[in-house]
Amino acid sequence: MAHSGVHKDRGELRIHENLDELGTDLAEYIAELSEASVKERGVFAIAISGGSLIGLMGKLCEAPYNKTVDWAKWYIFWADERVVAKTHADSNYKLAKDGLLSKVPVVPSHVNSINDTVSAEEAANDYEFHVRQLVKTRTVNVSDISDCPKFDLILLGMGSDGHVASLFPNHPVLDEKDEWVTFITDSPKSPPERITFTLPVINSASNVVVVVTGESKAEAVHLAIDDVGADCLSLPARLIQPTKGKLAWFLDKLAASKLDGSQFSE
Ligand SMILES: O=C(O)[C@H](O)[C@@H](O)[C@H](O)[C@H](O)COP(=O)(O)O
Repeated sequence: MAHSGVHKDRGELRIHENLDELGTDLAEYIAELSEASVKERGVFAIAISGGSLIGLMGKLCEAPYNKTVDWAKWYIFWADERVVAKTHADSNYKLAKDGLLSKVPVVPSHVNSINDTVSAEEAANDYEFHVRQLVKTRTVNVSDISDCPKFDLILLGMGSDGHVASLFPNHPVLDEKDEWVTFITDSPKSPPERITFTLPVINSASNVVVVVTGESKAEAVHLAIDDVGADCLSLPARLIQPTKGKLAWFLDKLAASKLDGSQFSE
């Protein structure tokens, strides 16, 4: 790893020389969390997003992880999903299925995708209801300080505008406090209709990992992590602040190129 350290209040920073190195470290990190969670709770409840993240998780499908990870114990969720048919090129489910889930022995009934036959609003309500059922049975753990689900791991990407999941800058859903899953119909990134976990759910997770690569995101990484004053406090990525869980940033050198190195220790 090119550089790794702990930022004074923005979690762990893992900065990689290139995408290959990042992919190796990410696969190892996820495999370790899976093992710890299966040991402690018997299951691993993981939520993923769309975008380049899925490709960067690719090494999980290769040796040794394809054989060493306890795939049968994985319960897979989406931190956000585009409201399109599961067969559509824009579907985050399809992206994950083609790039990851079809290559490892996950249990099909543990793959918790959205209802793609209803409106965005109904899909969000259905998904929240579904997550609630799984919290009842503790397949998904529950937070000790609120009634929120406590996912073992939530994996996020970040856009160059600082959005995470489908939580976009200045959007009213950033203020959502009651719902676990909500919907938008005006996403600035296509397609417009999406469902998304809300901030209280993301911030209740045991582990949140944000994976960001490329120079076009360097400014947003700087605003999401460094002390840059009040202006950026409402940047969605900056609002990722797990209450009791652990936050880790997986960056490549280009995405990390505008970070103020003085604010974290090796
Ligand atoms: O459905 C989506 O659009 C995603 O979940 C979204 O939050 C994504 O993770 C970021 O936009 C980063 O995407 P890239 O890594 O492809 O830039």
